[in-house]
Amino acid sequence: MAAAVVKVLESEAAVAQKLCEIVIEKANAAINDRGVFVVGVSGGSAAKFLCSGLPSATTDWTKWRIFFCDERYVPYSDPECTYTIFKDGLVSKVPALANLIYPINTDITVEEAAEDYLKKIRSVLPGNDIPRFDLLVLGMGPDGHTCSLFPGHPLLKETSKFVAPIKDSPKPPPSRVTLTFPVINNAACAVFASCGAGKADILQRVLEGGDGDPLPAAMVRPTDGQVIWILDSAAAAKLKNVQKL
Ligand SMILES: O=C1O[C@H](COP(=O)(O)O)[C@@H](O)[C@H](O)[C@H]1O
Repeated sequence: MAAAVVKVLESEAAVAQKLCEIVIEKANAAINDRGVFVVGVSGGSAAKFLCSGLPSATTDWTKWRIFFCDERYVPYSDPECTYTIFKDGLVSKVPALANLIYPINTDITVEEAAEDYLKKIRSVLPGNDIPRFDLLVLGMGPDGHTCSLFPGHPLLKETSKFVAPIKDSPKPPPSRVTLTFPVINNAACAVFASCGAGKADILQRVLEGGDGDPLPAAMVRPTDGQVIWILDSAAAAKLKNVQKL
């Protein structure tokens, strides 16, 4: 397991640009190697960063397969729906992606939606093994959560479900669908983008440790892959020991 790579940049705009550069680099490498790029994307600031830079990128979009690392179980018309954020911010500008982005089904129960989502992932990554994404683009909340995996929640220990429902998310909306750690830690690469002074304390705990159980974002440690953190200087302000590139 490789140590996390931490990149610190001056501004949020620079973080967004670097994130998009890394995603395109990984995409084009995967397409060259295997003819397909399977990526998981997140909501919140990660969605904003990706939609700001990806539409103008040079890549073979027909080879992309886009899933959600987590999704809020809300109608597509709800502004909290991450799928709709990507539909408006990316797919509307890159029509080739229209059928290559995989939303959760909100016409069924959240439990059924999680099972159905694994089937969608299996349609692209077949077999019975743990699905291996080329890249997961992750965010971290100010409590240290990532995907819809929250501190102290039993889902942190989930090993049998690769995609799980959650109905008691401490951050609204309460019902969501999320990848679990077996899948997250089987990815070839996980990249976080975090900005702002509001994340500085929790980043220090995630990246430099502390007392108690590890926070969810600190549990992202792919067994055969890498973790990259892209931070702005405000978010990185309290890091003392981490080597910053
Ligand atoms: O609720 C969520 O929050 C996290 C973190 O969002 P951020 O805006 O603080 O970066 C996000 O990664 C996740 O996808 C989302 O459902």
